[in-house]
Amino acid sequence: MMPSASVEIAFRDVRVLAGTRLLLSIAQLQLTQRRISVIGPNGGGKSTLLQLVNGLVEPTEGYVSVDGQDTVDHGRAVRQQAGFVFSNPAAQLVMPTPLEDVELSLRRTLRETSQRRSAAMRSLDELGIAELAERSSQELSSGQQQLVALATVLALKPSVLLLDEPTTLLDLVNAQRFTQQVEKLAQLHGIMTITATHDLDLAAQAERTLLIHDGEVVADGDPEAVITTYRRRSAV
Ligand SMILES: Nc1ncnc2c1ncn2[C@@H]1O[C@H](COP(=O)(O)OP(=O)(O)OP(=O)(O)O)[C@@H](O)[C@H]1O
Repeated sequence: MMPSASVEIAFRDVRVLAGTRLLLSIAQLQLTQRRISVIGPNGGGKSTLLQLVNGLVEPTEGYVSVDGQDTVDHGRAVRQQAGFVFSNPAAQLVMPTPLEDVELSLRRTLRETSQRRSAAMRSLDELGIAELAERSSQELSSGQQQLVALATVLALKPSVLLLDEPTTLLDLVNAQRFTQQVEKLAQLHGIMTITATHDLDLAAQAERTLLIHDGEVVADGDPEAVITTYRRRSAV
């Protein structure tokens, strides 16, 4: 049986402003489905929504919580629970080798060097990239780098994975490989995934899809219906 995510993400009376400009407004939203996708035009607010969930962006007004923990008051705990993967893996990898990057991500949770090393190796191994552990990160392909970025996040055993256009820079084969790995491990460990994407085939695989336009959720529900709405609205 497929484990369901046991996390609840809640938005209440949320507004995000940059100066006087309203970037996102969500009065009420509860997310509990294991696999959620977020679609919509450029600049609509998808990244802002994802970043609110782990406190990378703080609401100007209102509250966002992960399992009842406010993302501002409990930022560190929330970030440990909700891991973030960006489009550009190079931005997420700062150490010379994959192994060191995963160890770095574990520095707060595992104090002992040997424990950190074996946990980091397990994480790389789970993604099928153990042989890359001591290679130069700079010399890896984008597809390999994105798997390493994923390993740094999964090593912390998150209950939520926020994926912000994670396959945009990858070719078809690497994009599929990445998506399959995410799905396999998310299912295995019961991790909720929230994926912002322009890839509507990928978005369609979710259980629930949100369409964000001009800072508002304009459609929410069954992926097929929401994608149809998006296509209609975007028709030129
Ligand atoms: N720190 C910031 N200060 C000011 N404006 C910002 C900031 N961050 C984002 N924005 C603006 O907020 C709006 C929403 O941006 P966001 O990146 O969330 O959209 P998006 O739907 O993810 O877009 P894309 O599909 O292009 O990635 C955009 O108009 C963007 O220019």
